[in-house]
Amino acid sequence: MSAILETVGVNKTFGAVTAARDINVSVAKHEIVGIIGANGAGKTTFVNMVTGWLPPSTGRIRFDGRDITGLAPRKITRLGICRSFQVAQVFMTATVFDNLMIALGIADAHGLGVLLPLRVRAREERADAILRRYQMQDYRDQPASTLPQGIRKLLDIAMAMVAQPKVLLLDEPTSGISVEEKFPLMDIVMGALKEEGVTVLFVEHDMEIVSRYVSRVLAFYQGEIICDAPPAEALADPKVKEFVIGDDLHNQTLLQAGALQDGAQEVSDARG
Ligand SMILES: Nc1ncnc2c1ncn2[C@@H]1O[C@H](COP(=O)(O)OP(=O)(O)OP(=O)(O)O)[C@@H](O)[C@H]1O
Repeated sequence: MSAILETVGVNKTFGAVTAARDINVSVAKHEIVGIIGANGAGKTTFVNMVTGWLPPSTGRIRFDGRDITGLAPRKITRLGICRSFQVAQVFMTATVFDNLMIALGIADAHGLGVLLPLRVRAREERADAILRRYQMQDYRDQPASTLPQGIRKLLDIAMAMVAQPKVLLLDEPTSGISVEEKFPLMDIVMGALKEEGVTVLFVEHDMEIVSRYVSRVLAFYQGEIICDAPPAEALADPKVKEFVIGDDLHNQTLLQAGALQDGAQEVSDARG
């Protein structure tokens, strides 16, 4: 499979701090990649560099056959890399439907994807189709401020997808979501993203989510990638156990109970 996103020898320093050290990653189209690491490991720096929020100190970043190193975030978004943040970036007083209409209007104005020739009626139809794909029809006319946290996240991700990006970066899609909500939410998100055929990279601290939904794990520690492997392998890696999973008591308990290896093994088996 051809690479859609590639980083070559990427480094980032902030004064004496090295936040990214020799990052070499090649992501194929349609991969679902989990980015893990303890606090301060360099995950956000990596995401910021790929999305143009931070220029690398050295190294190159390529997207879809083009060098995007140092391009402005807006330019990178227009080329087809979108991102969604840990805290949902929605218009709180607007309804779910109107939030989508605003996002579609912005995408139209910027000439993103195939949306340019669409007029309002067509835009409304598209907004309703998005509501169905992300299973938010019941919330259509509700202001975003009144939504359950999980639905607000769904809306945020759906809005990021309006521009029909080729690559989507998500920052902890399940943070702030209850244990009961997290799997149903991720089933909807991942089902919809798979239908859209987008390549996904997401930062995640919850190893149950990682083991269930990703095809590949990038584990960061002190600015370096210490493991790049399928989830079953990555979550069993001694360095990952020591420097990533060992950092989180909840994950450690799951690991000891065998839940992570089992979950990761199931994912790995299912993917052959
Ligand atoms: N703008 C900045 N100025 C100075 N140091 C920074 C800056 N941004 C990040 N760092 C440092 O770079 C290192 C990596 O930080 P980064 O935010 O990428 O980690 P992270 O893995 O995303 O952590 P978290 O899970 O807490 O968000 C840390 O030591 C951090 O303090």
